[in-house]
Amino acid sequence: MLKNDLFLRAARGEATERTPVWLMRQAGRILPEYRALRGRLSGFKELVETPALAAEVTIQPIDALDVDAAIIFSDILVVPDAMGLPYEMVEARGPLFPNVIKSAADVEKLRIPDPEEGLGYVLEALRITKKALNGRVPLIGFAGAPWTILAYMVEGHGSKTFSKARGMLYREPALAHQLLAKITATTIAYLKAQVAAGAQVVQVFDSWAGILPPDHYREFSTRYITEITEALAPLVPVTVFAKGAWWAVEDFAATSCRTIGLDWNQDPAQVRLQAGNKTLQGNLDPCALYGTPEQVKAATETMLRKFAGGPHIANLGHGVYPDTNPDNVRVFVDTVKAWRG
Ligand SMILES: Cc1c2[nH]c(c1CCC(=O)O)Cc1[nH]c(c(CCC(=O)O)c1C)Cc1[nH]c(c(CCC(=O)O)c1C)Cc1[nH]c(c(C)c1CCC(=O)O)C2
Repeated sequence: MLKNDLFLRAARGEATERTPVWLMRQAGRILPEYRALRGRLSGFKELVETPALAAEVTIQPIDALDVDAAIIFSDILVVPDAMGLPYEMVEARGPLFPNVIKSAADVEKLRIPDPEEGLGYVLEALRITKKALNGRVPLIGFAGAPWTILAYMVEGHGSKTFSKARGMLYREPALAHQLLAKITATTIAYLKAQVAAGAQVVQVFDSWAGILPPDHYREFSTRYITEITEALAPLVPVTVFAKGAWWAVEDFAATSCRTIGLDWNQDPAQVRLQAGNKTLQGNLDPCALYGTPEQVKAATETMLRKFAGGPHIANLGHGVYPDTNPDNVRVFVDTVKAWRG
């Protein structure tokens, strides 16, 4: 039994007494208790791959920020790792893949792992977290969208342009589809296993959606996200967050996803008109949290007003930036909680 099920009800499209609130990347470097724990370990991967520690870090923002949902502490890059393409997390630089996908033979070699074997550590972290939460708030599972995962597997690291990955879509579309199909199959099995392990909502992150032209996006991303939502929607509400893909809202509205995430470039009122009865999530600019507490409160209220007229889950328009003052995050959370729109 959940003591606070506001987020889950909003994610199902049901009416709630107030707007629920959580933040993408709430479990992480904004919290001193995260940095303290992280500092004692060999690296990011040790934290991700040690279920008891991942569970501890998942619960930190519930205690520190009093948000209405927990998101399991992990990374989208555990999926390529389990498929046979390991990543490293380089301090202050970000992810790096020592090997990348270049050819049909490389795609051929990738596994579609049994989630309990290849990703058992995430599932165990979910089970521990679920138990430790003891019904305080719902638990969110997640995965990257196949396009964003392909982008890292082909590029090998973060990039402004992801030109190798985007180049593949033009040069070798059939190979890209083979890779996307394998990632999709892995992701569906993985998300289903997350639900079996305790995830009550799942979110698909398409962080690099906005760098594709809309036609390519439909061909190489929406298609696979739709497969994932069709497979998961009978089990739990599904949220799709495709950063920068303002032109994809109507396509997502036609899928069985329940919630559409907005980045800060999108206009909630306009998305409301395009999104039918979907729940909307977002979309305060993460930089709004650099203001004074009064400015944070005003910006949050302005944002809340724009989402009037349908179910809303308050969040930022992308992950919280690591140098954000947690006190301002509290102002954001408390402002949402006090709001009666
Ligand atoms: C693109 C992407 C990644 N990972 C993720 C995405 C999609 C969301 C988005 O667009 O931000 C998803 C993610 N990564 C992490 C979470 C944890 C749960 C939460 O949201 O609180 C989630 C949901 C932890 C993390 N993932 C990472 C950290 C920081 C590393 C550290 O603590 O050492 C954390 C807390 C590392 C990471 N992981 C990734 C990058 C590019 C980086 C380096 C940049 C950075 O440092 O933020 C890949």
